[in-house]
Amino acid sequence: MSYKILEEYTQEYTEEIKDSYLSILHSVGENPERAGIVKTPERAAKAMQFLTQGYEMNPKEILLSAMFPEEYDDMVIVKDIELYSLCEHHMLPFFGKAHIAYIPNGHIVGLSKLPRIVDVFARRLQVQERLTHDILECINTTLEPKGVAVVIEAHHMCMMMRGVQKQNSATTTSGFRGEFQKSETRNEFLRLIGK
Ligand SMILES: Nc1nc2c(ncn2[C@@H]2O[C@H](COP(=O)(O)OP(=O)(O)OP(=O)(O)O)[C@@H](O)[C@H]2O)c(=O)[nH]1
Ligand SMILES: [Zn+2]
Repeated sequence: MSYKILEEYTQEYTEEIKDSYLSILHSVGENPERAGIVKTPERAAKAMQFLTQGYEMNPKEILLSAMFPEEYDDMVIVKDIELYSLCEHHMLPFFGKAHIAYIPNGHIVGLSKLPRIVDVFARRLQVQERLTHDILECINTTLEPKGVAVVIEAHHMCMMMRGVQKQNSATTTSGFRGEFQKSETRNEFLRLIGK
């Protein structure tokens, strides 16, 4: 299946990324021949392929693979979906939770597919704002629900480990389409996710 978690790595990419990490090890003053890190360029190359596997995946296909006709037309919420992504500015992690809601319009979607598409978009170089809209638009244009809402709360390592070095700040982004543009519906969603 196109959305299977990456278990096999492309030899060509592994070799290419490995060479780049070898060069980074040299540049930071490490000895790449040292026993402890002799395999590090290869490990890091595989880790980087894992963390960016979203480029190879088709999120619309994932949703389309499990859409079922159903008359339920109240709110469906999947909250507290953990996510790990890489900021496109520093290639350092940002991590947190996504909360997704939609109001079906003749079709429901397999619940697991929502966290799956979060992972597809998170496993690319991202900014939190675009990640939020990517998820929102994917659901809106594929499922064509009566409404969709996405809230992401995240911590950015580039603001913690370096730069401004703030340990307790969190960033919240949100997007609302359709029925969620009405304050009553939006407030019900925010109340149900505990905001
Ligand atoms: N809007 C947005 N900004 C982000 C995100 N992730 C990281 N950034 C910011 O991207 C900005 C890049 O700013 P620059 O001034 O070019 O980079 P920098 O000199 O490393 O900035 P500092 O982090 O302030 O040291 C920083 O302000 C980061 O905090 C994100 O998801 N969304
Ligand atoms: Zn950053």
